[in-house]
Amino acid sequence: MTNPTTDSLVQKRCVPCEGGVPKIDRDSAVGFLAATPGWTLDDEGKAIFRKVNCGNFVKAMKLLQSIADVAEAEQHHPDLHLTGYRHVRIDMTTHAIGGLSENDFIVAAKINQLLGDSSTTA
Ligand SMILES: C[C@H](O)[C@H](O)[C@H]1CNC2=NC(N)=NC(=O)C2=N1
Repeated sequence: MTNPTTDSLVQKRCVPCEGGVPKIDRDSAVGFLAATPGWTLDDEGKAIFRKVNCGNFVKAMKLLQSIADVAEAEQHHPDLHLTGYRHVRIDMTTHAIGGLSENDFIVAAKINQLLGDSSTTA
């Protein structure tokens, strides 16, 4: 499979997932990560995450709400963590298959679009 581009991911929609979507293995995940800068593969290769220092609590809460809006629109949902009042960590995995699917990278690319270039990796 050809590696996706950021634009191709942003233009896609998540497919409803109750299982039965293809799992992305570690090697393919590395190709997908090139299209989602700022995201890191976890040690088990089953999730990707991004950390953002939002600067203050209000900005962090706004980011969480914007991410929630993207997730609801796509019906694919991240695990969201707010710690130290301004540090957001976003974890993407596809619970139905216990690993990564294209959906995770689609939502990651759309979150990157929200963040623009102004975000700071925490
Ligand atoms: C039908 C609907 O797409 C599924 O129930 C979705 C909802 N959001 C989801 N989000 C995530 N991260 N993993 C899932 O397996 C999942 N399943």
